[in-house]
Amino acid sequence: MIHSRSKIVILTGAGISAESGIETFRAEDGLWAQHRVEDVATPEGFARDPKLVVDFYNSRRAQLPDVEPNAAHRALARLEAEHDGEVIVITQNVDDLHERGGSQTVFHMHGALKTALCAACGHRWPAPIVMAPGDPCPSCHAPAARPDVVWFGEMPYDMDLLFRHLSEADIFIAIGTSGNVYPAAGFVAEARRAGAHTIEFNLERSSVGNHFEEHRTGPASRTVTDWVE
Ligand SMILES: CC(C)NC(=O)[C@H](Cc1c[nH]c2ccccc12)NC(=O)[C@H](CCCC/N=C(/NCCC(=O)O)S[C@H]1O[C@H](COP(=O)(O)OP(=O)(O)OC[C@H]2O[C@@H](n3cnc4c(N)ncnc43)[C@H](O)[C@@H]2O)[C@@H](O)[C@H]1O)NC(=O)OCc1ccccc1
Repeated sequence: MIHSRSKIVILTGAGISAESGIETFRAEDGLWAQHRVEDVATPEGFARDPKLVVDFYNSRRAQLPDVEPNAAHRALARLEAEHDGEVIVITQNVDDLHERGGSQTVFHMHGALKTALCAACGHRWPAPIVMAPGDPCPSCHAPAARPDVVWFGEMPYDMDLLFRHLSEADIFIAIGTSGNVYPAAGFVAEARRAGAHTIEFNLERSSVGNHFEEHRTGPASRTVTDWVE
């Protein structure tokens, strides 16, 4: 299936970071069990209570120094280093574990905790550990700092580029994602349309599991490492 110059496009979700100690969203004690999505991950929630939202992301950003990339992150970095063809990681995760695991080509389609975004001019800068609502933008000085994450109802980042990569994929794999959030959940169908071979890595079948030709069931740290070896 994998010939030396295959283009491999990889979509990851919260499940790839679970074994590093970062909660997933839909687990019993997951993030969405502790917080109402509407309150912390929508533009309306931010307008209603910016402090609640900024503190939600401050707490997740403060956790990053206490967690490490796991074997699945490192295996993807090895694949990118050793494979002759293109290896593209598209992540829904806002953590920095792919980069710390050694991956070079990573698209954060839902944003990143480590950067701040100016809602007025679009400027980005390294996020302070503790961001406060109304922090001034270092470029336009407007009091318009916000977390650099894509909230529900907002357009994910780099969509045109991502659809191009999907249309060129020879192999499409999804790791640790439940397939409930769009447009990411629709990527497997896009890749299949382009003729890619599709593999799902998860503890269980996702909501779009029937779109995948192959399933590798188990913890990503083992299944991804075995697949890359
Ligand atoms: C809930 C859902 C119904 N709603 C949506 O999808 C909405 C609306 C919508 C759009 N199109 C639709 C079509 C149909 C229905 C609804 C929609 N989508 C949007 O609003 C998106 C924006 C969505 C982004 C929201 N922001 C996030 N994150 C950033 C913030 C933050 O992080 O706080 S979403 C956030 O939740 C999602 C969580 O999902 P997962 O990562 O999969 O995590 P989950 O916990 O669910 O699952 C973990 C999985 O791992 C597995 N696992 C666990 N441990 C392991 C392990 N150890 N090993 C392996 N696997 C493991 C588990 O079994 C499980 O399967 C991720 O995307 C994550 O980024 N914007 C948009 O559509 O704009 C317009 C548009 C339209 C077309 C084209 C372009 C634009």
